[in-house]
Amino acid sequence: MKEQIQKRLSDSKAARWTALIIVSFTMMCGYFLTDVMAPLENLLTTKGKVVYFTDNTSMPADTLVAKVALFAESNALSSPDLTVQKLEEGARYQYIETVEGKQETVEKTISTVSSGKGWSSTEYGFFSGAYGYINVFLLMLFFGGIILDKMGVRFTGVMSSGLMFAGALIKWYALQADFGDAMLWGMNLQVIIAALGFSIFGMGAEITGITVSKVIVKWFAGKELALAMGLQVAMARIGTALALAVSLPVARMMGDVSGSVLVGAIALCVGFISYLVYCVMDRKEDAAISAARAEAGEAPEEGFKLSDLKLILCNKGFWLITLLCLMFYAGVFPFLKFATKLMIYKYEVPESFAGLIPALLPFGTILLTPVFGTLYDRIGRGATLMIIGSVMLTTVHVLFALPIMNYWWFAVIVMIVLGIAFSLVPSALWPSVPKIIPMKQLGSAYAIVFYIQNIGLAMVPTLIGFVIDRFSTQYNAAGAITGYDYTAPMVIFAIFGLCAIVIAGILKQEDRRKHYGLEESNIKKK
Ligand SMILES: NCCCC[C@H](NC(=O)[C@@H](N)CCCCN)C(=O)O
Repeated sequence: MKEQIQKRLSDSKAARWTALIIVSFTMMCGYFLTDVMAPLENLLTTKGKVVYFTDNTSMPADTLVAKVALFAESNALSSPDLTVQKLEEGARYQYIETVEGKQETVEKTISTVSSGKGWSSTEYGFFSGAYGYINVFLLMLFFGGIILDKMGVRFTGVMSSGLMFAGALIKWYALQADFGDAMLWGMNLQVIIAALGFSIFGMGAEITGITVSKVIVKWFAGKELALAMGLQVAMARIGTALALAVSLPVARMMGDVSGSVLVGAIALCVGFISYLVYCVMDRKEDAAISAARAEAGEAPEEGFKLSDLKLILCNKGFWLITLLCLMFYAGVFPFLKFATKLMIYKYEVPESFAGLIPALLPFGTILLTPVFGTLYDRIGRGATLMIIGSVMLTTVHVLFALPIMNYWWFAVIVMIVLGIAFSLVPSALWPSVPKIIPMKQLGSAYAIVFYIQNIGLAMVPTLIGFVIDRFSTQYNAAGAITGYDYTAPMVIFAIFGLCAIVIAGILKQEDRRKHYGLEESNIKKK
């Protein structure tokens, strides 16, 4: 009987993996909403309606109307079926297109029509960066870490997953409402309100992120820690991959970009409920821990003190991991926000398929992150894995920057390499933090890492959106946009990769001097 009381729930394999799946599901819903707008960049930055044809090409409705009118005029057409200006599913249109220097009459059938929002690239960049604004400028992520260490994973997780849901609803409201030409701070009011919702969501998502990390360490320390973290990240990537793959079809089906956000908000509601289920398990685990401690005559674990922050902040290894995280992630997540449009304009992929190529990145990591996590658990070499991943990231961005090999298959190969890098670094980086920082300071430590990382997640999309508007957008004589040259933004991403290589190298040296154990395996032999 005594033994039964002492047994922690986490000692049961089934219980700890169940806990992992539940909290990872909540996080996965958060990742879905985070990236749900990325494939919609082209739609968001087009004014008025956009028509999608059955051959998977698309065009702003105004352009189509003008082309069809010109065609009808020059051919004196009277067939109503081909000239009537009705933009709806099944309608057929004819117009003249120049193909390889020759003028050809094309006939197209509309499959769906969606509303563009007419945002500029700067507005889109501002909105995408909003994920990190409250975290960074109001220091909420920093306070979130302290709340986590003081109040525990149940209170913090319920609060943060509730915030994700609330933020998603605000974002959805902003996107489906019509604000006319109302402006605020030089930007469309819709952009500002959607960004506010995304900021509140981002605060919730990041605090949920550190909470889930602490939950995993609580249940898996000394066991399959890196594998568990890898699986959590893999499930999160399913959220990202789904967002990239289904967001545009959903927006097309529902006729507006807000449709995809609504789907994300519903998922988050389910994620919130699933975290409540985890809370029941967590309560039992805590009861078992307290009973075991009381029985062993141990005093309850000392709570987190503010002075503990000093210990974290004075640790050089901790800072190296944090800076590596900043640089590496600045080269990946913000890149994903612009990757779909890069595929359309640099690699000439039809818009309907363009989101699928960046979606390969998270899909690849779903399998690879747990594989590399297991590798780290068993053979170690964490710092080396981080160096290799950073080198791959840099190479990929250099290849995207160069004006060569503008073929879709090349983009696919490069994206797969990025997927490997994006599995290597996270599967080694996150399980390395508990090797440097003790458990009771872990919430705050993860919060600081996330905080610094969020500076990149907030500022880099804003910077890239500005750079695209300023240096990459190409116009014709009439001032209409004709294309984009992605060299400048991709060079910026490559610089982040270069910084990551240098920092990972220094971290490996520091590990050798301080014996953090980054190159050692995680599983303790009994
Ligand atoms: N145990 C920690 C896992 C962190 C996974 C990591 N997530 C983040 O870094 C988040 N702070 C940012 C997520 C941004 C958008 N989805 C990851 O690799 O996803």
